[in-house]
Amino acid sequence: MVDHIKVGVLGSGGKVGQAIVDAVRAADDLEFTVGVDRDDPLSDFVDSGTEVVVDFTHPDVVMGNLEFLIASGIHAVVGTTGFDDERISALTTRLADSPSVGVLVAPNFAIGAVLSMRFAQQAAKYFDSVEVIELHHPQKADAPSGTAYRTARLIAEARTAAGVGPSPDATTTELAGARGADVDGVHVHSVRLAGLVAHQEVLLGTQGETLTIRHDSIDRSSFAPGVLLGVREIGSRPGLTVGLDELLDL
Ligand SMILES: NC(=O)C1=CN([C@@H]2O[C@H](COP(=O)(O)OP(=O)(O)OC[C@H]3O[C@@H](n4cnc5c(N)ncnc54)[C@H](OP(=O)(O)O)[C@@H]3O)[C@@H](O)[C@H]2O)C=CC1
Ligand SMILES: O=C(O)C1=N[C@H](C(=O)O)C[C@H](O)C1
Repeated sequence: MVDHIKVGVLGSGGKVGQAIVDAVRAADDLEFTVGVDRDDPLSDFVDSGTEVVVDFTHPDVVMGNLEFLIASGIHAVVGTTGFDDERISALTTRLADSPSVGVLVAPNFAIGAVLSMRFAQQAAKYFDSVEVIELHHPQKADAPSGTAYRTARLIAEARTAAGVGPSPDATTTELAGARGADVDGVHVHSVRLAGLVAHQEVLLGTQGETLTIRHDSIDRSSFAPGVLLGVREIGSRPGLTVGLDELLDL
């Protein structure tokens, strides 16, 4: 008999949380235990014997959630954004005290988004200019998106490693915000538009040519296969894993 992994969802009533609950319920090898939202106690996960919790909540609460889960010996697969260097470092330190627990943090669980980040990283050193445009639904809490933030950092790292200088830009006067946010020297522009889900373009340009790497999540079910892969893997990956690419054969 196959042992089902017992899976709970934090933020189960949210836009992505609902899609993840549906996906867990539909998977033959997983058992959905409990959904926890803002007013529910985190102890529901302990009481239900949950082994892995998927978190799609809010950047303001995710670190507190993780503290509870790690202290309770529950693995976590985290889609919630807001993981800067400080948070990654704090999480690494915290997990050192609970060596049997695994946490996966990924800014984007859609396979196309993961590939587009990798392609942008590969292309970055061959072009004079690169900018990132992310486009999302207007309910999104954070800007820039976690995906755009990581994409820009990967691009910046690749260009630095290759000895490529900053993108040329002769702008001397500008309205505040007109050139977007500066993430390690890469300009990132955030669009919020009714009707959108989650989209990103990396624009690269050099002499006589441009390359656009675009990804579109047109439905939140796009995040489910990556999340379920994380759920199946995280029990055998103690410590912190950052990025779904770590679990893929890219
Ligand atoms: N990594 C990835 O692939 C993806 C990441 N995301 C990220 O996931 C996060 C959630 O996105 P989305 O689903 O669109 O957002 P929603 O606002 O639709 O959902 C968040 C849910 O979390 C709930 N919540 C808020 N605070 C708590 C808390 N303290 N405890 C438990 N539940 C809480 C909210 O409740 P209430 O409504 O009452 O506030 C809501 O139901 C964002 O950070 C987003 O950027 C999104 C898509 C893909
Ligand atoms: O809030 C969203 O919707 C999304 N958030 C993640 C991000 O900030 O990158 C992933 C995806 O873009 C959808």
